[in-house]
Amino acid sequence: MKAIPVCAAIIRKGDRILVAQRNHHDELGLKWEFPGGKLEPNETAEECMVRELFEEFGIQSKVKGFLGENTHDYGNKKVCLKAYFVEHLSGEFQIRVHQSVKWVHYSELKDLDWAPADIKLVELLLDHYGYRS
Ligand SMILES: Nc1nc2c([nH]c(=O)n2[C@H]2C[C@H](O)[C@@H](COP(=O)(O)OP(=O)(O)OP(=O)(O)O)O2)c(=O)[nH]1
Repeated sequence: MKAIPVCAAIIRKGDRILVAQRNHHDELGLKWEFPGGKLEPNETAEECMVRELFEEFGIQSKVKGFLGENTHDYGNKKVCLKAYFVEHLSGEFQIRVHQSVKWVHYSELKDLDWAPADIKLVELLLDHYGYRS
């Protein structure tokens, strides 16, 4: 099974990271994720990130770097989740598709009920910032 490429944004404010809860109507409903979505044909990961963050929150943003990726087999589909560091440039966050969003301190990231594909990325992120719980 070919993995579907999905871009996920890591947006930091001080010691907190923006996390989003998937809508209860959607697959993986109420699980926490990094905002983003599927790469469209002929789109770069950077374009995908900027587009998704505008669709989901109405904000302007810029990709600053790449954290890493994790491929996860959900059984019915395989997802290759690629995490990018993204800077929020302008615009107030409007919650357009998610159930809710919140800014979570590094020390509390591991306590969330994550979409399974995200767990390894959260570990990678904590390593990246040198945060040990
Ligand atoms: N955006 C995002 N998706 C994730 C994460 N972790 C994870 O397993 N996924 C999965 C859920 C979905 O199967 C897929 C992304 O699909 P999506 O429904 O959010 O993206 P989309 O808006 O482009 O999709 P669509 O409804 O237009 O088909 O990746 C994550 O951290 N962020």
